Amino acid sequence: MKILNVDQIRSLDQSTIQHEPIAPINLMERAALTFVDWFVDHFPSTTKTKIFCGLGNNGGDGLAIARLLLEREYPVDIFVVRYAPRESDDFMHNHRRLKLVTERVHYIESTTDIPAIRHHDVVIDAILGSGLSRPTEGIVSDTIKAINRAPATVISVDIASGLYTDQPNSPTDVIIEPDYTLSFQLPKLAFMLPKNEPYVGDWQLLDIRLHKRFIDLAPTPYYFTQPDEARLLLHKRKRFSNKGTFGHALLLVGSYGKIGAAVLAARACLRSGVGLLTVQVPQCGYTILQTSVPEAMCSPDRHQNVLTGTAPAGHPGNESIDPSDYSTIGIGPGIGKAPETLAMLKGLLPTLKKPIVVDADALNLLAENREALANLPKNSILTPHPKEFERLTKKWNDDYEKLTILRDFAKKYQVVVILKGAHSAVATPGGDIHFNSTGNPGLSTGGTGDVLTGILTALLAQGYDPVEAAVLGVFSHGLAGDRVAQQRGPIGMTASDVIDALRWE
Ligand SMILES: NC(=O)C1=CN([C@@H]2O[C@H](COP(=O)(O)OP(=O)(O)OC[C@H]3O[C@@H](n4cnc5c(N)ncnc54)[C@H](OP(=O)(O)O)[C@@H]3O)[C@@H](O)[C@H]2O)[C@@H](O)CC1
Ligand SMILES: Nc1ncnc2c1ncn2[C@@H]1O[C@H](COP(=O)(O)OP(=O)(O)O)[C@@H](O)[C@H]1O
Ligand SMILES: [K+]
Repeated sequence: MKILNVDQIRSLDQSTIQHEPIAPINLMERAALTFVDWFVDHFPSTTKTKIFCGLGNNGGDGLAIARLLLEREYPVDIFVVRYAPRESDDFMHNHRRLKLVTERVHYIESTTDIPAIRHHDVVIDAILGSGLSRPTEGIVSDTIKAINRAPATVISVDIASGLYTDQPNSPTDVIIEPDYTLSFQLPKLAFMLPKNEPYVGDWQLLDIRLHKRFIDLAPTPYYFTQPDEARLLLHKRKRFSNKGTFGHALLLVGSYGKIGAAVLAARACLRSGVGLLTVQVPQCGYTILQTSVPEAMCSPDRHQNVLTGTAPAGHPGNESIDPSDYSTIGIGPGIGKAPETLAMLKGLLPTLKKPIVVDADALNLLAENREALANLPKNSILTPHPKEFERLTKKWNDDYEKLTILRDFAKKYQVVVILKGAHSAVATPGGDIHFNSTGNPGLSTGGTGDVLTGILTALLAQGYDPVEAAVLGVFSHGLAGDRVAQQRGPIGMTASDVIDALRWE
């Protein structure tokens, strides 16, 4: 699913009006009806509802919603925030219609007009929508502050009043803090960004049948992965396949005290369909790995406690890793930052001809030795969390600048970067960003990143295109986390639970 910018959203509105064709006021009515359908499903008709409307089309939506809720016998009071001398045409049309059916339209011109909002009230915020062009001030910001102070449930129409759709707000901006945002048709870029969490709440999309062809043709670097899109990426297995068909992966993982990371990555790799798996761990991890992941071959490192990429003397393996033996390599979970490990990483990268997966301390080593970044095989997948990404690049002032840094980095090094977190962002070498739609805060626990590395390594080994592997991998990882949360709640989820919940269908 595409994420469009505010100008494109405006043009999409116009394109729908022109091509469907549909009168603007009827499109507003459709949007309001869709909102009301959701509202009726979630709140009983006894709900005391206060609708705050601005003077643009977001306010027009609010007025239409008010009329439709009154028809359904909800006790509704309407408050129009009169901050400007001019209203939009569709606002005026809906204002006239509403005045025909109720006396309960109030006007807020000064703070004394702002009503008391009580605990059991539900507030619908239709003050400002995607037409926001400057920070809120005066009576608009006073009303927003009063709503935010109130103990009521708050639902924003389309987007919280005061929140920009696709540009940074300043920390001093006054913005509605809703419990829910019900947004029309497509997600807004603002919803994907961590700093905006208080201004988005639980967000959902309302399908108001905007012009599909316009959306299909609209250029954008931003996408939001839908379940059907992820499912299409899955490779089907042929009846006459064998384990050689699904690749041989090598994981370079673990160090003394962190063999658990190796075990998690290995188990996730096997649960994600790899044909054969070899795991190289320091000797201290050999018995642990062979016992807990018997399906994997284990190649002990020459070193007792840290990875050096060489086998012990007399061991029937190679003296050092031969990348051509493997379909891909996953490196990083639990490896630490010993000088011997850095030497291995620096020596290994220039010998690689195929994309690999790079995570955790392998990323931290690269951050401390940035000249080595140039040796990453093209289309490799890097999986930093925000702190690791900051070490690799630089500090950002806001989430939008972070997206720019992310896209520039992926393009410069021609790699796929998964910036992990809620709505993990997959940046492609071409400069696009795919935001993930699955996952929950239960995943914020040690080891879930190691699981992701195992998944991605398995997908690359099976021949998935790296961008597709990244998009599908983060989607399936998050979905597994959602399954666990559904079964036993998000608190206390473990990385092992996530592995057990992985499904590839
Ligand atoms: N997209 C779609 O397909 C559909 C969209 N629909 C709905 O339309 C909404 C967008 O409507 P909209 O363009 O009228 O914008 P909205 O925010 O209501 O008001 C803009 C007005 O406010 C003013 N203004 C701006 N900032 C301000 C501030 N800080 N403080 C005070 N005033 C401020 C601004 O002034 P200006 O910038 O022109 O000076 C302008 O006059 C959208 O969110 C959705 O709800 C649905 O009905 C149907 C399908
Ligand atoms: N709040 C959240 N919502 C969705 N996914 C999350 C959230 N917090 C963490 N995750 C996911 O969990 C994983 C954590 O990875 P990471 O930080 O590397 O953990 P570790 O290093 O302990 O394995 C990432 O895939 C991330 O996207
Ligand atoms: K709003």
